[in-house]
Amino acid sequence: MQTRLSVNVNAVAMLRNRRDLPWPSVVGMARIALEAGAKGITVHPRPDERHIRRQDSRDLITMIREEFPGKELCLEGYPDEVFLALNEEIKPDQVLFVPDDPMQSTSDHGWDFEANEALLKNVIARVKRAGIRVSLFVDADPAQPAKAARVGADRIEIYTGPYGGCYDDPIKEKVCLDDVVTTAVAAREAGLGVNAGHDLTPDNLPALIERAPFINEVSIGHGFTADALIHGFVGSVKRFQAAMGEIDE
Ligand SMILES: CC(=O)[C@@H](O)[C@H](O)COP(=O)(O)O
Ligand SMILES: NCC(=O)COP(=O)(O)O
Repeated sequence: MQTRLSVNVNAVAMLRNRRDLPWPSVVGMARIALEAGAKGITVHPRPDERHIRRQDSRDLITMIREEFPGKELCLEGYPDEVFLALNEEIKPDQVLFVPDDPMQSTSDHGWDFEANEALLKNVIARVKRAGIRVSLFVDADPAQPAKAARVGADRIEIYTGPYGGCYDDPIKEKVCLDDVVTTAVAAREAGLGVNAGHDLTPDNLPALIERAPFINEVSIGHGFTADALIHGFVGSVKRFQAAMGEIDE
């Protein structure tokens, strides 16, 4: 099975929002990534719309449904009423529920399942009624996937921030990678699909995919955008695909 690359375009929206102008175009850059071979687009419409706006999500689903059948849109967010209603309106292929506080600068931890069991069961059942696949953001800890399965998730997304943060310390990096891999194995054993994301790069992806080739999807934004400033969006799709061992079509 080939791990699918979903390009996160939050940073494109952040750049656009510096001006009251429509460029760089979120839909336009997403189209370039999909034409280059990415299998999906991920966006995180945060409550303050500091990068992706809810309207971007609507424009993206229209473009993907019209131009790229079989490719996917993933919406990420905390399951408040506004986010749940947006999901029911546009029906993305996948939703990733994250436990983020609105004031948080980025996603930096997975769910506390004990504290949020009732909430998660309720919101997962709700978006599944709209036909959306549900993934839950979890810490790299092999105890977490079974808890995600119990509340009804289809997949987990392993928070790989600590692994990405060890880029300059090979010993810590190996420990963090072990945590991600054992969590991925536990998810597979629990019957869940496995995604991974946060601070993945062309340097740290090969070791991850080599040890967990059954990962369904990686979503990559910050590292992708940094790479694309040098290599361009098309070039970076190819570079990330190569890092995952994907043969160019
Ligand atoms: C869920 C996750 O891991 C994220 O990386 C998130 O999409 C990043 O959000 P920001 O782009 O707002 O930092
Ligand atoms: N789900 C993780 C994601 O979409 C991208 O995270 P990052 O590469 O911007 O850290």
